[in-house]
Amino acid sequence: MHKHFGDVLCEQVKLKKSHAAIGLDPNLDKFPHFILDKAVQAYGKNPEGASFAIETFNKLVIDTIKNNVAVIKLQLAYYEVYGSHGMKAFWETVRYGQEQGLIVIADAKRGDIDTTATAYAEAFLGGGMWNHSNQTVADAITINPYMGKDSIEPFANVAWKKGCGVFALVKTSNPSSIDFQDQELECGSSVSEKVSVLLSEFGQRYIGKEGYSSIGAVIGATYPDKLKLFREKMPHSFFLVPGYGTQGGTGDGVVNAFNGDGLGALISASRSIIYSYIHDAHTFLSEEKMRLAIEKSLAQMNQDINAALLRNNKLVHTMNC
Ligand SMILES: O=C(O)c1cc(=O)[nH]c(=O)n1[C@@H]1O[C@H](COP(=O)(O)O)[C@@H](O)[C@H]1O
Repeated sequence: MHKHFGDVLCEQVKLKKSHAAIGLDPNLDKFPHFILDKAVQAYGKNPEGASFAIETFNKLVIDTIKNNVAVIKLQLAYYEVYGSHGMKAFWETVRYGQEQGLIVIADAKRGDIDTTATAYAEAFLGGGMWNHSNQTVADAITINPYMGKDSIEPFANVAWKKGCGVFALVKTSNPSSIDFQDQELECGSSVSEKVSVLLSEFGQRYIGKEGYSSIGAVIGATYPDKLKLFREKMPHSFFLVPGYGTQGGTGDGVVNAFNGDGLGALISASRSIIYSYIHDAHTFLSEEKMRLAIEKSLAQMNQDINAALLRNNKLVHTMNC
């Protein structure tokens, strides 16, 4: 049977009792020395060494978090910076994450039109025409919809065919998102509201049995009032909510991103989880200490979000804090 991204997401979130999406944004400057030393010894200080270090780091993080989270998000820039070696680490991480039962979002923020958009969608979700059917592809992609409807449709089509998802930027977490996204149009609504209406209408075609569309929206955790506004405007859209932790987002602040059913939002954090060991002197950090720090910060994040949902009568009934 054709899998539906929104349904799979709901199922996995309930299973893992976690609304978190952990960002694997590998930055060698922050890696522990026990990983860097091994990489330099084996390959030298070059893109191949970087790729090895990233794969080793990511697999360790995945092994540490896999039982307590449903989703990981890989930001492409951190992999692309090491060229083909970086992309090897990217795809190896996607493969390993899925093998460990995780849903993988390729945070590519792609945006283009027509056949070019289709090619981008195929690159991350489809595998292209001449690829093997067992080629690794991501489960979802982030896109930039600000080129209009024809920049969304090709991604939606490929995603739908493959049972994958799309998260389109609506109101981003960064301070400068006010510059364009909050601008008021003549009709009285903001640019981002206009985008949300388009996405919402578009997403109607792809709603699953849990009531969520495979076309979701990115709304930053740093704007709790906007989360409330867009939740009302987009009841069937799953939100990807980045900006929790390092950027200032909190459990109480993201409650508005959820529907009354206690679902509908994935709260995303990268640095505050995967580099949570940095408070310790990480030069002498052991693998065990690294795992413990990551485990603890994820447990705190899950607890913070679930407790906030419970206070607001929005905790999915199958979940306990
Ligand atoms: O699409 C995203 O994931 C995204 C959208 C947005 O509005 N803000 C935002 O920070 N992100 C991404 O979310 C992650 C945030 O990382 P931390 O601030 O370390 O949790 C990075 O990968 C960003 O590229």
